Amino acid sequence: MIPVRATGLLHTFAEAGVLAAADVHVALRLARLGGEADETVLLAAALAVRGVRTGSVCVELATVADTVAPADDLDGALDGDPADGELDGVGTAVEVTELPWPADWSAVGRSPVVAVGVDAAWRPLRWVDGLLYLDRYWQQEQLVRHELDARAAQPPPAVDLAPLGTLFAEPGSDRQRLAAAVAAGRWVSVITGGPGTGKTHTVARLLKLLVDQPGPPPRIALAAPTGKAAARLQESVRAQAAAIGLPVDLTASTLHRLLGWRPDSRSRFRHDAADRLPFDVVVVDESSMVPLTLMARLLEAVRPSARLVLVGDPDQLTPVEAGAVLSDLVHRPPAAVPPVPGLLDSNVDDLDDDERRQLANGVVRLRDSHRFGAGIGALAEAIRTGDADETVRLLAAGGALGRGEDTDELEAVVRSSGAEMFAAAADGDRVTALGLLGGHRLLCAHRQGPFGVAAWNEQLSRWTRPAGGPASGGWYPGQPLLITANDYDNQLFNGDTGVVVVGEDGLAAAFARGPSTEAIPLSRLSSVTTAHALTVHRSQGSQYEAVTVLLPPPSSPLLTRELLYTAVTRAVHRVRVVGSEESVRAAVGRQVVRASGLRRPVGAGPG
Ligand SMILES: Nc1ncnc2c1ncn2[C@@H]1O[C@H](COP(=O)(O)OP(=O)(O)OP(=O)(O)O)[C@@H](O)[C@H]1O
Repeated sequence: MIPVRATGLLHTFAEAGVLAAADVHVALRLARLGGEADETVLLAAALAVRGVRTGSVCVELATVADTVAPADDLDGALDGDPADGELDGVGTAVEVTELPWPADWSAVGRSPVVAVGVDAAWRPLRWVDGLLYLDRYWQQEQLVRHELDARAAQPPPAVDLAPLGTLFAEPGSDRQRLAAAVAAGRWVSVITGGPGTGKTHTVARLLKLLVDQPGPPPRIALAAPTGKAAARLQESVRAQAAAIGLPVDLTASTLHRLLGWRPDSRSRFRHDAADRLPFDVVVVDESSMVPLTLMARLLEAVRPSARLVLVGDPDQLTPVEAGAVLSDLVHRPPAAVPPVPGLLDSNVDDLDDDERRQLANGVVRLRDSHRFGAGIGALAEAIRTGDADETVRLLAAGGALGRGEDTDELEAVVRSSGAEMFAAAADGDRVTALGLLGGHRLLCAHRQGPFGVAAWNEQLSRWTRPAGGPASGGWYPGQPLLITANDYDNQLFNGDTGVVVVGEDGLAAAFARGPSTEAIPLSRLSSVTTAHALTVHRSQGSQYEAVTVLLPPPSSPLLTRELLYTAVTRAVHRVRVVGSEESVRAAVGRQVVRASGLRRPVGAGPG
């Protein structure tokens, strides 16, 4: 849909599918309010709006022509309103590089709607070092930068690291020990690593170290961006607690709940710079899912004298909202502040140059997976490092990995796990049925279309639905469920999964509640869908025994390295890719590009 009032460059770029209606509307409104009519400036403004819509906090005007792809729009739409047809508004007739891109953007620097450089007074847009921001995102990025730099400049917290030797005594724990030492010895630290590399193991021992220091025990907050991830963090920390003598009553909450969700605002919270969080240690898991706005709110709410430990895997898919802060923090230029003295003596001699630089910013990457087999670990590493040949070779080698273009194996797996699930659900055995949810999952890049979740959920339902059709209202025993919006009445959260079971009064939805289960009448659920298949975005933070990844054709812009990495690392024992070798190569070769100023030295000059 091309906005009616768009003319000139805006019209051309909207027609080509680069700009959506919303981008054009915001640019036109800014221009009207600021008295701007220059077409180049209008296009730049619309591209900045587009940037935010597709996950970037800013747009680099000099390179935008090479990095923009019309169908990028699909990415932002992944888990949005299902009414967003995936190809809505996307024209493909015109090659993006053939569009009339301005060769000279200097009009932007003279515009009354653009503040140029770091110190210029407020205007709706800001141009710094060639990056054009909507001012709100510039302010948030500056806040994150200032909060991080101010904390790095404070004298480090005093801590006795000696107990780390006992806490990390197992051979091969050197990096974990280093990560705990860095997190204990700095106000802000980042512990990264793929699934099963011991991030939670390290956090639990870090907490034990801090709890045992002289003085009153620290007040600890554990949080994650989603309810599901918070529940998993709490479960894993508690599972470790008894063995190392940590208090077993530690609870984890969502970041929104930690910060104090306010019904009157989506982006403001009860706790902020004026009313900081009352904690001495704040651990945030699955930080790769935290967008810039939420990270800014978190940093201003955490007391400067509290340790903030960000935990996550920066190689996973970036948040749907703007800003991939975890990945930016890992790639930030090293701080002038040296790492805490003595930390490098801890026998970690295999850090490469990049890792040593990152250490100066409090970043430690854990490498060895303690969870899944060597096959999946090697595959994840090949994808992460962009080695397409090795990825293809590993997928062809058999064993725990496989690739093919037919869906015969998928059908066999789904039919047999569906039968097991049906038997448990028909028996009203909630525990077994919920346990089986962790068995096999189909993961798709798209929501709609022939490679999308919607169509494949239908197909998998046909394979698993008991003969004779659905028992009642479309529901059937063993049907896996996904909650798609927070439901405070039922204490269910976006992303929670459950299963339809036979209950005392007919069919009900069973959900895990910590170690126990609860059955909720299906009529009480409003935002719920079938979950045989999930988008890879949705699967973040979950693990399954076996995963089938359905890849779209190589031309799909959703096919990225981050997508494939996230998908295969959801599996513990077995990964099967359904798709062509070309699709695998296209995915490994294409990285998500998210523009951000956090990866550069602080804005020194104007556009
Ligand atoms: N040094 C170690 N020695 C022995 N077992 C370990 C070690 N580190 C981790 N583990 C075990 O490996 C498993 C995975 O660890 P953990 O859950 O901490 O990983 P993670 O990185 O937090 O995973 P995820 O990203 O999936 O949350 C756990 O069972 C943990 O007890």
